[in-house]
Amino acid sequence: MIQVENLHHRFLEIEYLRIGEGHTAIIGPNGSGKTTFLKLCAGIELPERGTVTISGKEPRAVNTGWVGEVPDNNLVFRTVADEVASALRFGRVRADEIKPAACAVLSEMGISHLSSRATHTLSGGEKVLVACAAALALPPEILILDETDTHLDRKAAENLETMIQRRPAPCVLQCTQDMDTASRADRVIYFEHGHPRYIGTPEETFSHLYNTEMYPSLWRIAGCI
Ligand SMILES: Nc1ncnc2c1ncn2[C@@H]1O[C@H](COP(=O)(O)OP(=O)(O)OP(=O)(O)O)[C@@H](O)[C@H]1O
Repeated sequence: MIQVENLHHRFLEIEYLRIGEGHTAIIGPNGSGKTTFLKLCAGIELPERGTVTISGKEPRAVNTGWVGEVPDNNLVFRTVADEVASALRFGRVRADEIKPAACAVLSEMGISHLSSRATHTLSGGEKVLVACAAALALPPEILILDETDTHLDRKAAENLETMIQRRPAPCVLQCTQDMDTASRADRVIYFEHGHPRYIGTPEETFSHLYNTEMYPSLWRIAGCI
């Protein structure tokens, strides 16, 4: 469970916010504070005032899987196999268990064929999938995905969604500009001007956005049939 209290950071202001377990979609216009909020939950940035806790702990004390929105910034090692194996090594997994565990997570993400590739030769979407595999190598307490679906084709995006539905972490925060994806989350938080303006089930949150371009297109089509 994520709890935010009296938070101020740059232009983000959150008096109180509680996010339970499951899949939470974070939506909102450009510049509304979504990425800043995710970085505070990951401990990548620290609040100027107030607190963020995850299951009662500071974000930096939590095993977090982070996949940011710029594919090139997510990968640091030479090959795909190294990238995933390194995540396991940092987690102090036994040496003889690293290779099988890396193979298993690459297979689960449907990217075993990329294992020996140099990371700098991958496409943007492939980099995202490898970053997801590295983020999931050690089961995280919280998985944070910042507009990762932007770079994926439909099949890869579906693989990612299937992976999320398998509950890879107790808490998944996914910032997305795809409202149909958001409509399938357990809850949706709509950010506006640095505030979480609407929070609720997809039905609750999107009921406030019916007359906007944020309303899921599949729901609009279903409503016309
Ligand atoms: N390092 C920084 N220094 C100053 N302002 C920043 C910095 N990073 C972000 N901002 C500003 O903070 C605001 C929120 O940015 P943020 O990246 O959180 O928005 P966002 O909702 O994720 O936007 P987008 O959908 O465009 O990715 C924006 O106005 C942005 O310009």
